[in-house]
Amino acid sequence: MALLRFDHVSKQYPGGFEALSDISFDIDPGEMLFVTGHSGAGKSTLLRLIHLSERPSRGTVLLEGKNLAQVKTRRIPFHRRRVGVVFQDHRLLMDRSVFDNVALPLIIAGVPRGEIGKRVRTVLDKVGLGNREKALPIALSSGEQQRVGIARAVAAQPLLLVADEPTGNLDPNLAAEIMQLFASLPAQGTAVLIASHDLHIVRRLQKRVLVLDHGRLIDDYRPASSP
Ligand SMILES: Nc1ncnc2c1ncn2[C@@H]1O[C@H](COP(=O)(O)OP(=O)(O)OP(=O)(O)O)[C@@H](O)[C@H]1O
Repeated sequence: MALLRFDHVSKQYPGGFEALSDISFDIDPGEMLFVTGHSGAGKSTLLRLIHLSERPSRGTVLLEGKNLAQVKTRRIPFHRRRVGVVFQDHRLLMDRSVFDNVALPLIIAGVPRGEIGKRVRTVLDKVGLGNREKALPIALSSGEQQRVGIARAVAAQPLLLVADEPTGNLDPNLAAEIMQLFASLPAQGTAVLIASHDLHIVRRLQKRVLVLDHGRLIDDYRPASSP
């Protein structure tokens, strides 16, 4: 069964503008892929329908066969244990330590206290910040802050991680490093969908690419080496 399915999904924003038109595709468990397209093509909108910041106007989005329309607004924090989100601007709490930033969603999600410390330290080690858990985000570089954002999303052990332009503010070397971090997640069972308009990065990773153009899915490209 597909992990995620878009079935003839359209999204109109208030005012009537159609940001996505009749989109259908599947994502397999543990798959890594990109969604690309010009500014305004609908990339962020597509991700918002997955992490439930927006709802479709027509069609259905299914996670493990279950229609996301059935997820009530008050259950969205629980949905985000299964679907993690990484934003370009990190959205870290600047007055809380690195440890607290990663731990907070786990506390909200009701993960037992005893497990939280272990999980936070494991993911911070994974993103190379095991020695910075007491630091405030302000003391970290932009790339390090982005890694905290990724650690925070990964700590909940999501089935799917969606990332919106996660390397947009980073220099090319750091961007490549962050992409390698994403590329390591499928081996641990997390599928990854990254919105990016940076074709250089997208091509280099040789993964499946969904191409949006004015809200339409115009290509679903799979390189020969991609699973
Ligand atoms: N809340 C909103 N209300 C009305 N229109 C919106 C809203 N959010 C996005 N749009 C419009 O929907 C279209 C798609 O926007 P979206 O942010 O999904 O594109 P994008 O491909 O992510 O663009 P970018 O690369 O510039 O971030 C745009 O024309 C945008 O102006």
